[in-house]
Amino acid sequence: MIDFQHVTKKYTTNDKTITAVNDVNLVVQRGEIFGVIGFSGAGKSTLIRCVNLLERPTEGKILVNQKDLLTLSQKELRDVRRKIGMIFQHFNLLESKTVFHNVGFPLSLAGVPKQEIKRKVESLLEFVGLADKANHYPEQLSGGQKQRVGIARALATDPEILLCDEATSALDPQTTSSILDLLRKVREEYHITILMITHEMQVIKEICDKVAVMENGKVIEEGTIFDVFSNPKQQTTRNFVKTVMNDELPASVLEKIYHPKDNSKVYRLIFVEDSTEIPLISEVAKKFDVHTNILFGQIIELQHQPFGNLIVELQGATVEIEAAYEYMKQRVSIEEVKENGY
Ligand SMILES: Nc1ncnc2c1ncn2[C@@H]1O[C@H](COP(=O)(O)OP(=O)(O)OP(=O)(O)O)[C@@H](O)[C@H]1O
Repeated sequence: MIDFQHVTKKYTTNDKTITAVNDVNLVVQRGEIFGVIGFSGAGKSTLIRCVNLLERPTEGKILVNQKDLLTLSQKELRDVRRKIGMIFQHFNLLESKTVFHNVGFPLSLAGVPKQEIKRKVESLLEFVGLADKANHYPEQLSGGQKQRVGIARALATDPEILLCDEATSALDPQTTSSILDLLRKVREEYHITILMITHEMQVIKEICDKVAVMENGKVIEEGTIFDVFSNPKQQTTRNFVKTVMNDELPASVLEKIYHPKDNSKVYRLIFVEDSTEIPLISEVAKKFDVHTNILFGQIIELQHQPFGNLIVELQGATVEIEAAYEYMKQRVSIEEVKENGY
């Protein structure tokens, strides 16, 4: 649906050249919610703005529905752009126009008849839950309501792609959640492909199917949410994952690891998908002559699949601990926790 091929974007100002996006290759499939995360300055905004050619890549290609945007005529580009909606961090509403006219604006520009605009705007306002606010002005709305207007406006031209540029960054967590629910509904009911950029891993975790992590203009890691969260490879990715999954061990647990009892070992068990349903610890306690002591654990849900880890202390004779370890290794990912807690 969206295919970035070796996309590079450089800016030159005062004889200095900045490479904002550096040789990015990404494929966003039809119907996906794809997130791009990175710190400020990583190049996310530049990348997303390339999709509707608000920025023209310096090198590389962007294909939308197999069409190479850089080779299109003005008219063809206008047609493609009509199929790409966009929402923004600061909503970008017209303050002097009512909610109704903000949503209808792209349709008026396209010369759509008034009756048709009325029908369409009313149904979109119904969809985003603002049917009673049609005659309000943006200044009379909360941030979340303004973003709902932004979403309704973006949907007015029946886009196939929705670009979200930090769409929830100005909102509190609860409002963010309700906007993400709405975006999920947009995908389900309108079958729209969503590409979003954000610096919040919580947003990625809640809504995306896939994520790409950007740093210094490059994509340093990408994959499904499950793969990236359960096995982040780059330090920056690990830092982002930590913001939603705190895997640092509490001091009381570290104390046990620093000062282990005789005949005891501490293990980290990583549960993924179906393995979370295995009653592993009670099985181990029954099958082997060991005492099991759960020191720490957390399980979260990623894309409707449980994922978590458990820090367990096994006490007993070395031979029993080793046998229990081998048994667990067949069923979950397991590693001994060393003195530094990792
Ligand atoms: N129009 C421009 N002219 C010159 N440099 C630019 C321009 N737009 C962006 N840059 C530079 O390109 C780099 C990437 O910026 P970009 O806004 O794409 O990053 P970002 O990840 O979206 O960050 P933020 O979340 O802060 O917007 C930065 O160093 C920025 O200063």
